[in-house]
Amino acid sequence: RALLWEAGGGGRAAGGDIRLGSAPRLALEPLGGKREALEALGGKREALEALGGKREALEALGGKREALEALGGKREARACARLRAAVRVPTVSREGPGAADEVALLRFGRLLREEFPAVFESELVTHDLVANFSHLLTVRGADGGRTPYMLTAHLDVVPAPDYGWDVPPFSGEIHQGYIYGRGTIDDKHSLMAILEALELLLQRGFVPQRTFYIGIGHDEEIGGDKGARNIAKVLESRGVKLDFLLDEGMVILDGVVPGLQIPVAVVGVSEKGSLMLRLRVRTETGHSSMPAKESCIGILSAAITRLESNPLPQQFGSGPERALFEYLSPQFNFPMRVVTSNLWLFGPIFSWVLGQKPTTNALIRTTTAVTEFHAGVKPNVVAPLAEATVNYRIHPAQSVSEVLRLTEEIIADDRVELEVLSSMEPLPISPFDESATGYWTISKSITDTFPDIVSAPGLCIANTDTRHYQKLTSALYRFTPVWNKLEDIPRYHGVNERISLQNYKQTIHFYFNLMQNADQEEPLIKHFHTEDL
Ligand SMILES: CCCCCCCC/C=C\CCCCCCCC(=O)NCC(=O)O
Ligand SMILES: [Zn+2]
Ligand SMILES: [Zn+2]
Repeated sequence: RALLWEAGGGGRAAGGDIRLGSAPRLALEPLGGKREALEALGGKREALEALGGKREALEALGGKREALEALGGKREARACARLRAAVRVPTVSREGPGAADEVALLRFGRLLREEFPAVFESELVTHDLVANFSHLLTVRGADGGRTPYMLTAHLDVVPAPDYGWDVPPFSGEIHQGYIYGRGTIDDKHSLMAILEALELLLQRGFVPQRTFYIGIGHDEEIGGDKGARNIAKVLESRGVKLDFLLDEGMVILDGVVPGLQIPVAVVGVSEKGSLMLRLRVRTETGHSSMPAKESCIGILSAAITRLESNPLPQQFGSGPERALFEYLSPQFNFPMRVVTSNLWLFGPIFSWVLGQKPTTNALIRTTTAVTEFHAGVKPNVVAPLAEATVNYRIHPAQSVSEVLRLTEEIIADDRVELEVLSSMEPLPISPFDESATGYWTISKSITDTFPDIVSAPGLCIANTDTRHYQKLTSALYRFTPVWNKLEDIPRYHGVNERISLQNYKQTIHFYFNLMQNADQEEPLIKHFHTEDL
């Protein structure tokens, strides 16, 4: 597996035969082009010209391992440099009209075209610019009779104030083996890794059997209404149906699930709904020397306190979280194994345990997050208006209308106006049974990349662009192979977002494996492993 990265590889044709070139040109191609090969060889043009093929070249370099390491280091460095360059373009999405940084979005599009020439110049690939800043790539497969699949990612990021970061958030600096910066785990890592994998495969002469699409949205962090929604419309207008779609979402969890002894890759087979609610209280304004008994600030604060101290009821067992724990049951330590294999009995106590930590609590109930509060105009003026935003993430067992009703009941104060800013029902559960080819293709690609972990279907607790693609397929999955320990979870939308160099390599390997596994008629058949290269 590591040799994929380190070797630069031998060419591999679609049929799977390894072609180690016997002519200088063929030796250069697997190394990613003449310039790269010459650089890696230390500029020894004559030496290279004198060599008749890869084997001789490697021998001349003093042994296979050293040669491979030298060449691999180069490729690795370039991929990391490309991710760092992507981070340095501040493609920040902000709420409100005209809030997109169009210069950054255009710059990012140029960066993609420059950094992935094999992708953008390939005869197999068609590039559509959608809604000015989003991208749809169609990679034409040799077998037009097979149902295509799709990989999606987004190029925008949430804002990142400098405060609290160890390095500036848009610097892409490497620090202690990690690339730091906004987007390194949400979601430029997956976008860039998908293109790295495709670039590598195309350089090796790979021709996919089935067509696949790569959709890159530019406004996922504010709902995807321009990017993903229009990418989906383009595909719908072309009559496309997908076998499955894979987007960002859940991740690898290491030490996050209490009692689970090995890391688990959770593939989101459903996604929570969302409700953004504006709470508003208006009161009479005036001189602060003669205040009324209650202020709009006090009234709204009391309402918020009631919401926070009355979490919505737990729903453990009525969503896909139950399947997750049943799948994982054999991997739990002794007491937890008994608990998770007898959820009919221990369900209530287990759900209480899950409810104690924010990460696991998010699995079992509709969560309530008060994210914004604005009030007041001047220290000596009674505030006329107080406003807050509450963001609910809705468990699949509940609906938007039920959450609204419960909110009104909990607040129980007519002076607090409620305005729905946006809402989305929870998404249906995608198939993960034995015949779910998409799910098993993803699962196999996880195992191929990470042999020592388990994968399991679960609930995606955040939202993704997948909602826009529902007309194209009912097999929507949410996963990127970011390795998270408990202390890493706050990095999402938080400070010091980062990915290790090793984990970024693995992310590329994952998509490299996936693009090949997706071609297998029977996804459980072993494909060409990267260590064979
Ligand atoms: C047994 C399983 C325990 C589950 C613990 C959940 C831990 C979740 C860890 C990471 C979640 C990462 C989410 C990344 C996707 C982010 C997508 C996003 O930001 N979308 C926008 C939005 O939701 O607002
Ligand atoms: Zn994201
Ligand atoms: Zn995000």
